[in-house]
Amino acid sequence: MINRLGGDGGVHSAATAAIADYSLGVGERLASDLCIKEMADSKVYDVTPFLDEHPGGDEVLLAVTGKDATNDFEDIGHSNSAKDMMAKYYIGQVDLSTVPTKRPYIPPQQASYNPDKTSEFVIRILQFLVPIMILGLAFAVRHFTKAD
Ligand code: HEM
Repeated sequence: MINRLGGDGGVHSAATAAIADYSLGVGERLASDLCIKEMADSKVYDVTPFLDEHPGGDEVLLAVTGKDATNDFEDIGHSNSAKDMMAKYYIGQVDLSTVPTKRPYIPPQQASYNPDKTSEFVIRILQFLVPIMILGLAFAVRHFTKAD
């Protein structure tokens, strides 16, 4: 049965609810109601009855449940007969208004560059001086505690 958004009937509204859920990225919780959506043309396919028959196995289909599988499908180079078969599992379209828009890329915050090298210089001096001071202290202790 084909259910399109804007159609009528109870089945339509049930399918629409499921589609809306998938588009919000919570498809995983509806494991028994598998759908593949193609964002390019916003089509949703319920491949539940096709899982056992799929020549590529059920795992690949399960891996893209509730996600945009357009690229995965195209990457395989499915034959025209495979593309014709899809019509059998077409159940509707994605309500694009429910799909979250892509978030703008915000580069990670980097520590600001500090042109003041003073603290770095002090650390280097200390790294050099502290061992010498310890050595000197050891010699001093040895010198003053030496039995005559
Ligand atoms: C309703 C959707 C789909 C239908 C009707 C379908 C149908 C088919 C058919 C008929 C084949 C046999 C080869 C051919 O004729 O091209 C096939 C193979 C395959 N399909 Fe799908 N497929 C669907 C979705 C997907 C998706 C979404 C993926 C990946 C995530 C996928 C991955 C594969 C793989 C890996 C093979 C095996 C290719 C090989 O062994 O060369 N299929 N599919």
